[in-house]
Amino acid sequence: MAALLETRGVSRRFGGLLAVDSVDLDVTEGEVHGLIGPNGAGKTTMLNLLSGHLPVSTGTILFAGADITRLPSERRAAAGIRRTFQNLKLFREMTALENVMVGLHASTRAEIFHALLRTRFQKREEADIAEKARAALAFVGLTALADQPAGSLPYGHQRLLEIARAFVAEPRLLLLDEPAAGLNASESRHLVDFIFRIRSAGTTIILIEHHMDVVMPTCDRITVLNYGKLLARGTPKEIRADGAVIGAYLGKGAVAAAAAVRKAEAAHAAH
Ligand SMILES: Nc1ncnc2c1ncn2[C@@H]1O[C@H](COP(=O)(O)OP(=O)(O)OP(=O)(O)O)[C@@H](O)[C@H]1O
Repeated sequence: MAALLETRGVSRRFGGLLAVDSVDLDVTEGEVHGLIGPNGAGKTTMLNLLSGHLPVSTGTILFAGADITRLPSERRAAAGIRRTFQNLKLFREMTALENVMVGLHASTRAEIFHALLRTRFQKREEADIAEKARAALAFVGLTALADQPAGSLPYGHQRLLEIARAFVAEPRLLLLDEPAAGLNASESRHLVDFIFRIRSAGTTIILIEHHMDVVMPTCDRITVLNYGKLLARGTPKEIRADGAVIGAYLGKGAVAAAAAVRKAEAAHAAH
């Protein structure tokens, strides 16, 4: 399969700190690609560079063969790159359904504002949008909560809602920033299943996550960052066995990660 996203020598400096240091990332179309590493390794900064929420200091980003390094985030969203945020960015007073509809209307704050104002016309289009949004809510199992204000939903449901909002536009590339943060064990299992289903729908995913029980079963390949630099890349099995990764990150969790990889292999075999 061809590379959908490539970065070449991408760096981001904050004053004296090189948060992302000359990283080459290759993400193949159709895969779930994990981006892991210790706290402060530069994962979220890298995601911000990919989505256009931060400009690179140096380097190049190619998406589907086109140079998107200087495109603003809304143009990248229009090109098929959608994301979620570590700290949820839902409209708390709007219903779950309305939040997902926003994902179809718009990708920028200005567009969202415009979208909120134009709800009294283009009724047919609105009906189509509502139907798609309902399908996305059903996809994450939130149909029963469609008319509840987003802010009133349990935290785990809010996380799923944010993913539904990013996914509803059928992006080519979905960037998930710590989607399992704050989820309980059963919600995490639901998330794993959901990631498999998004992948089956043809969407490529970059997944930042600390929970190895989510990363190991879902990822086809993993890139590991440490102090902003690329530390390792490979399949979950290779990453689990990589001495540098174990030393820098997996540490004591490596045993648990190994068990997760075995489960991953079984899950991949089943899909
Ligand atoms: N806007 C900013 N200004 C200054 N420094 C920043 C900024 N954003 C991130 N950093 C610094 O860049 C480094 C990388 O941060 P980043 O959030 O990308 O790491 P991370 O791997 O996502 O960490 P975590 O797993 O804790 O979310 C950290 O040292 C952080 O303090």
